[in-house]
Amino acid sequence: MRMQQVSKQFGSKQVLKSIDLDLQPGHIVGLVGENGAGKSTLMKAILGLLPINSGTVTVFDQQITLSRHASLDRVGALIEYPSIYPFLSGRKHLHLFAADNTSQARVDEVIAALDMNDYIDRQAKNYSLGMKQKLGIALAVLNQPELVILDEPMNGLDPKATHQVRDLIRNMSQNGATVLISSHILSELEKVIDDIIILDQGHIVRNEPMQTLSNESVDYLVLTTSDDAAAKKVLRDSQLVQSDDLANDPRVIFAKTATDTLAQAITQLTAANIAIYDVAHEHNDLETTLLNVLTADQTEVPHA
Ligand SMILES: Nc1ncnc2c1ncn2[C@@H]1O[C@H](COP(=O)(O)OP(=O)(O)OP(=O)(O)O)[C@@H](O)[C@H]1O
Repeated sequence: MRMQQVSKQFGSKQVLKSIDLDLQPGHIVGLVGENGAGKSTLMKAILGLLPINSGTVTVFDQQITLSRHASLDRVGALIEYPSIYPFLSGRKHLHLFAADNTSQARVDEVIAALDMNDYIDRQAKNYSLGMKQKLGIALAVLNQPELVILDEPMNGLDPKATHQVRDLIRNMSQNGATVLISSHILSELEKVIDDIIILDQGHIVRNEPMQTLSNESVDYLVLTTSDDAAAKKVLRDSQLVQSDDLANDPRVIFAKTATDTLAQAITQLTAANIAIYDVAHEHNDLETTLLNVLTADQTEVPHA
């Protein structure tokens, strides 16, 4: 999938601004950004579900327009809420959406993968939010698409279902599918994605391997001592640690800037007759790292 210089405006509001994007085949790519950043709009643009103002979207070497989208046969998607026929069972939905070459075994496999056997023959109008969501995901992956686009697939799912969806996504990717997935549940997203795209104010501000962003997270050491106030003073005076770290947290906490930071801190504290009862390692989660990226972007010179 390739987007070139894609812009989208709703009235006077510019939602996507000259977006260039290539998805690497077989990769699981996370799309994140604040509410209203344009994630759903970007996904809809890929699927030809809305007219774009300029630029091109190409899926499997075919340009997508509102009227020309044959290559979307190779794409599976769940955008916003799944469309459900209330009086049909989940199984009927799957049969209705199954492509000619999708076997009964594949239908059963998807039902089992998402643990839907208990209710798959009940009318969908009686499904809970999470059951409907799982049916929507099942429909998106049923025909083994080569590109899967999932907008907030973890919405309303319990931890077991979230785990099953993660496994399903990994499985699709291992079989060669490219997956684009948006989510606000960053702790879940980071467990499954290879690459991350951060959208802010209509621009892609990051598009990189997840590992690159993870490497930006800072490791912290948190000490429990016999006298935390005295420990803070010793560490501040030693200039071994940034005094900012110590000032901003009631605990004895500091960034691990070098492999021997901890050893030196222990030596200093021991020399000052302060006992160390515990050392804990903490690190910024994806949420904090993402907030830092967005804050940095929003305080820079405004984008054109
Ligand atoms: N059909 C529409 N008509 C007018 N404005 C729209 C339409 N669809 C989206 N927008 C606006 O475009 C912007 C981006 O919306 P979009 O749904 O793409 O954001 P999002 O990143 O998916 O947000 P969220 O995380 O809240 O789902 C918002 O300001 C929204 O109000």
